[in-house]
Amino acid sequence: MSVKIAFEEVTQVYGDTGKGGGTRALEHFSLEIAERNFVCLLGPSGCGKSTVLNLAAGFEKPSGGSVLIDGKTVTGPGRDRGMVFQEPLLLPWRNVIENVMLGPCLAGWPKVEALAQARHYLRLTGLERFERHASYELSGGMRQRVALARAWIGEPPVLLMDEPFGALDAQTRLVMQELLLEIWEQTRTTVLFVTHDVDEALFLGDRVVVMSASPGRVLLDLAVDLPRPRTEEILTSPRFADAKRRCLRLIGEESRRAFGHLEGDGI
Ligand SMILES: Nc1ncnc2c1ncn2[C@@H]1O[C@H](COP(=O)(O)OP(=O)(O)OP(=O)(O)O)[C@@H](O)[C@H]1O
Repeated sequence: MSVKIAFEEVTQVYGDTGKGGGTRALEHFSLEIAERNFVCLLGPSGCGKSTVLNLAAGFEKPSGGSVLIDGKTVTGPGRDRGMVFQEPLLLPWRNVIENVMLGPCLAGWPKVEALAQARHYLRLTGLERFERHASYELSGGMRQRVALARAWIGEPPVLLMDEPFGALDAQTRLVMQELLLEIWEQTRTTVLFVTHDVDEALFLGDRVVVMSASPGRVLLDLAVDLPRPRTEEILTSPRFADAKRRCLRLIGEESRRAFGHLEGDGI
């Protein structure tokens, strides 16, 4: 399978870089993601997970190294990459279907086509009965389902997800994970998914990549050897427990290292 997203020796430094200053968010960060793969990114807080996504989205340019999509350097945002954030960021003055149709309408799609495609994704996300509802009439999980439909409507070959279920309660979260996998099985979009939650990463991913404490680089790249379609029972399987233990141990060590580093700095 061809490489869809590649990070080659990426360094990202924020702030005043003179005299070695600034914040080194990423250093020697290298990662290749094959087309149609679902890769989850885990790591201690502040290790640079969102920075990785922002670079792939083209919101930022790397200080060093390269970020490539289909072998071409990313120079800015593009319709080939959809993004889902922790907050659904819906426009409150537009109803559900108008929010989902926003991208296609801005891109000049014929209205009938945009409407048909929006209805298709509202059906897949179980929101067909709510298309005329205002966003304040929806629960957090429903709002995030609208955000998923909005990201998917243009059928971008790459989906970048930054803790999209982080604000949801555990039960809603599991339902959303199952829904995401169900749609992904049909679309086979290449997904890069950031999360703090090891269970979530292992439940969703073909691979789980664990990052080091800041400056972030790849510490572990684990192929998730669990059958698909994934069901709730997988969460209690011995293979799942083994992989979870490995990831947790590494993240724990890195988090303690990051904390020790801060203490050393007198913080
Ligand atoms: N625009 C920015 N300007 C300055 N510093 C930044 C900027 N964006 C990120 N950083 C810094 O870069 C480092 C990595 O941040 P990033 O948000 O990518 O980490 P993260 O792993 O996503 O964090 P968390 O898990 O807590 O959301 C942090 O030290 C952060 O303060």
